[in-house]
Amino acid sequence: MRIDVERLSWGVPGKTIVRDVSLAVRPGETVGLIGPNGSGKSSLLRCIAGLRTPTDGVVRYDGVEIGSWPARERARKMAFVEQTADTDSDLRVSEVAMLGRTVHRSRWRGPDATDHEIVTAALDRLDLVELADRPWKQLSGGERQRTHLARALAQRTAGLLLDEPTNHLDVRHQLELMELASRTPQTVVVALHDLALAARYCDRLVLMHGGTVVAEGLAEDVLTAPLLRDVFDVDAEIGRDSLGHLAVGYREPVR
Ligand SMILES: Nc1ncnc2c1ncn2[C@@H]1O[C@H](COP(=O)(O)OP(=O)(O)OP(=O)(O)O)[C@@H](O)[C@H]1O
Repeated sequence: MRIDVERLSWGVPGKTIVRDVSLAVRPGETVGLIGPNGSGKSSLLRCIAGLRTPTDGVVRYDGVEIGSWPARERARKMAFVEQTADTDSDLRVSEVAMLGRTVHRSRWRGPDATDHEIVTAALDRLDLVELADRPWKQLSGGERQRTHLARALAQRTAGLLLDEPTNHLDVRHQLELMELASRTPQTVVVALHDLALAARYCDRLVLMHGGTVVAEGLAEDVLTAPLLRDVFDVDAEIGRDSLGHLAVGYREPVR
C-alpha cells in the first residue's frame, strides 16, 4: 500500500504540533521517523492512522483520502501500535492478539479456524507461543510490547505504523522486530530513537524537528554530524562498525 501525506498540519488550540509535513511512502517500504522528544513523531503517526483529524492537508492510502473513512475500514488497511499501548482487561496473550481479527469479521461471529491460524502465526513471529495463555496483566514490558505487535500483525493490514516498538525489548527481540519490519511486504512507518537501529533496518529516514521534516533520505545522508548537532544538540561521530553497519557514537554533552 502506498501512503501519501500531503502538506499535513495538526495542533491543539494555540499550538501547531505538526507543521506542513509531506511524505510519500512506497508500497513495501520501511520508513524510519526519527527526531528528538516532542518533535511530533507520535502526532504525525496518529494523523496517518486517522486517529487525529489534520487541521490542514490530507492523508491518502493508495491514493484515496482517508478523512471520511469509518474507523473499521481504516483498521482493515492500517495497523497501529502506539507507544503507550495498553489493554486494561483480564485477557490472555492469545486473546489480545485475537483483537486484531475483530476488524475483519462481523460483530456477531466468533473467531473461526482461519482467525486462530493467523493469530498463532503472529504469536510465533513474535516469539510468544509459550506465553499464549498467560494473562496480559502478568507480562513484562517487553512481552506486552510484543503482544501488541502480534495483535497488529494479526490484523493483516497492508500498512503498519509503529511508535517506538523496540523501547522495551531486549537486544535480540529488537533485532528480530526490526528485521520483521524491514522484510514484511507491508508498508511500514516506524518511529525510533535508536538511530543505529533506524539506519540499519529502514529503507529511508525522515528526520523531524519542531513538528516539521528537516531532512529525509538514505541513512548516510540524514545521519550526519552537523544535522545531529542542529537537531539533537549532540556531538556525534558517524562511522561503520566491523559488520559494515552505520554506527553513531556520542561525545559528552558540553553545557
Ligand atoms: N493533545 C495534545 N495537547 C497538547 N500538546 C500535545 C498534545 N499531543 C502532543 N502534544 C505536544 O506536542 C509535541 C509533540 O508530541 P509528540 O508526542 O508528537 O512528540 P514525539 O516526537 O513523538 O516525542 P517522543 O520522542 O517524546 O515520543 C509535544 O510537545 C507534546 O507535548
